[in-house]
Amino acid sequence: MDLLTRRYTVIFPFNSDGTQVLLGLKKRGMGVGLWNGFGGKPELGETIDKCARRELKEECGLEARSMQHVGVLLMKSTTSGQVEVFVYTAKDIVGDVIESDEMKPKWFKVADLTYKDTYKEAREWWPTMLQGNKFVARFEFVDAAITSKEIKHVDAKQLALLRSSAIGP
Ligand SMILES: CNc1ncnc2c1ncn2[C@@H]1O[C@H](COP(=O)(O)OP(=O)(O)OP(=O)(O)O)[C@@H](O)[C@H]1O
Repeated sequence: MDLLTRRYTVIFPFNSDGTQVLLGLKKRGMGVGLWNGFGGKPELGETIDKCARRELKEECGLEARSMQHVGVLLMKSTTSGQVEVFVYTAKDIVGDVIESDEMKPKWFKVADLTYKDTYKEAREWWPTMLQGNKFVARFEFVDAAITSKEIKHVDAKQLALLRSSAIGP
């Protein structure tokens, strides 16, 4: 990662039997009008794990009793530069779902996801995540078009290495 890479987290909560995923409709800023997991930028000195937990609570009211780091997205775009997104899932959650200033949450059946009104690349990597695989995905964009993509399955150790390089102070 260089200084110009922007780092984000995104976390996807699931119901207890894993058949439904909670998505949020972004109400403002980046990705407005699109369904996505919950997340955002780490605060100064915050680990990405803590960021993922905090954003989940702030944006939809849920707390993750446990969560799994399942992937990393590496995006390069002619319009918005480089982005690195750490992807988490949470299958053991507590609390009541609430709407926040940023997100309008809604449960979706995993089997019925249409990818309508999601980020363009979501349909490329969400299936890998939804099948329970760990991955690193790279996308390149020229303007809004995907010009290159690669999705690699990785193991927990490889992800831990990527995560440890992003932990910061
Ligand atoms: C490019 N491909 C991507 N695919 C999937 N998710 C992506 C993403 N890039 C960023 N993310 C997510 O996008 C939101 C931006 O966060 P954003 O609202 O800017 O950050 P944060 O919540 O810190 O904002 P405030 O500064 O508090 O408004 C946040 O949901 C984060 O999870």
